[in-house]
Amino acid sequence: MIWHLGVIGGSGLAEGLDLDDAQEIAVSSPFGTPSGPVITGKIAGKRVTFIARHGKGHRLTPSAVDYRANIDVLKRCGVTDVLSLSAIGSLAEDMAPGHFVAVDQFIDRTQGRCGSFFGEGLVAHVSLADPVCARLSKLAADAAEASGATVHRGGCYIAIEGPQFSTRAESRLYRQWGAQVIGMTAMPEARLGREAELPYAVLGMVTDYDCWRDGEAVAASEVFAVMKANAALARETVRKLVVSLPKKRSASPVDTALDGAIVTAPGARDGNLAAMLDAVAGRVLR
Ligand SMILES: CSC[C@H]1O[C@H](OP(=O)(O)O)[C@H](O)[C@@H]1O
Ligand SMILES: Nc1ncnc2[nH]cnc12
Repeated sequence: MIWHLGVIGGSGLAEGLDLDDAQEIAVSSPFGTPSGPVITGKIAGKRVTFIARHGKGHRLTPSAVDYRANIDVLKRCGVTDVLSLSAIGSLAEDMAPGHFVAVDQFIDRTQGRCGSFFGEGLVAHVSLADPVCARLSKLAADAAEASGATVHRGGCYIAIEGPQFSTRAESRLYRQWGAQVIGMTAMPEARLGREAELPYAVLGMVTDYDCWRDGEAVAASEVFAVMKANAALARETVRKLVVSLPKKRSASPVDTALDGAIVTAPGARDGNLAAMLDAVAGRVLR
């Protein structure tokens, strides 16, 4: 198998990546409408496909993003791995604004989002014990470092529903829970990536200290200002990451995440849902 990196660009990264032969492609999903145009192109001859998470001009709130449609269209495009670039708040003194964090764990406090491709008539339970692909995360961290970023390897990300930022009491509680960074989007994206058998990693860019420090409070304008200052570094990181990929992609354990995960007996399966899952779960449903 060869590498085909999917990149989901978050706040401040809606403009996309520097791709050779970039073109917009029409891909639709039975799960809904992706956030915006799907742009595919190449870096150093290797295919990369990009979606802006909040759409062109940042139209979508974190709650309104159709995470299933985004992951499903990336899968349909033949993406093999997904890197999320996200703005994050820091809940840890040493993770300062401007730093990058290669996230490795999540606490999910989102509410009411569609967190699974599966459902009534086709039930699946995948493992999320290690929700991030260690290989992709390391490659991304190495590339960020090589681009000049200060990188923290590992960090627990708490996903909140938003769109409001947290209260001070919440921010302090999340620190007690062991969360080190905070955002509004990596869940259910990470869950869905796993169900779609796509190794997933989050490279978070710290934009603020949230509001746990005395007297400080985050503002959206601050997040965008830091992201604007870091956008070139993020693009260079993706370029270096893709350049560093070996020609051939060896197997990842996530490639077979659905093995043994579907528990609904063949005779009890919902045919319509099975048809919608042709890209996500076709490997095991065919
Ligand atoms: C614009 S401030 C809050 C916003 O920024 C982050 O977005 P993303 O993860 O897509 O970079 C955060 O999760 C919120 O959605
Ligand atoms: N403090 C914060 N809380 C939630 N999402 C964020 N994205 C960037 N900073 C954030």
